[in-house]
Amino acid sequence: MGCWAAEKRADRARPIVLVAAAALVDSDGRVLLAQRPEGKSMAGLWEFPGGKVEAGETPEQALVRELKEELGIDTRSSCLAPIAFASHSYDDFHLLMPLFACRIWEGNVTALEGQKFAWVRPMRLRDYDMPPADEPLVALLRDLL
Ligand SMILES: Nc1nc2c([nH]c(=O)n2[C@H]2C[C@H](O)[C@@H](COP(=O)(O)OP(=O)(O)OP(=O)(O)O)O2)c(=O)[nH]1
Repeated sequence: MGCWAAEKRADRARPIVLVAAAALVDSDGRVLLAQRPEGKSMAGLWEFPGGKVEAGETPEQALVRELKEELGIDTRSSCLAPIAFASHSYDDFHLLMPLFACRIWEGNVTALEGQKFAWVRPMRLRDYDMPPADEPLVALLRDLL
């Protein structure tokens, strides 16, 4: 659907949900994707680690917290470089998702919430089914990373 036609669907009021997400990049230039577990919305799709920004948090603080909770790694706001964002209307909310590149962290990536992980070369991101909001980010990452 073209952008003009999509406008008609998008003008319904929906809450904006702010989610901070990370493109963790390892020393080989691969990006971490996590598979959304059964029982969650969009189960089985591959996403960038992250989560909702809570009241009083900056997106960077939320991401530092989420990366610790989900992956068991430590990083810092100053190690998060904003590179892109997604702005996408789902049926019941509008997702606004800044995406930060992160190349420096401490600790080993661990599936603390039972997720599956994949380290993916930017050129291969298309091989993974991702949430619709993420699709425009995939093309950007191939150029940016
Ligand atoms: N972390 C992350 N979330 C994403 C991506 N793409 C995308 O549409 N989302 C959506 C899925 C969720 O609706 C929301 C993230 O919320 P969350 O991680 O804090 O909570 P959740 O998985 O429990 O989501 P939900 O069940 O409440 O929908 O953003 C992505 O690449 N990374």
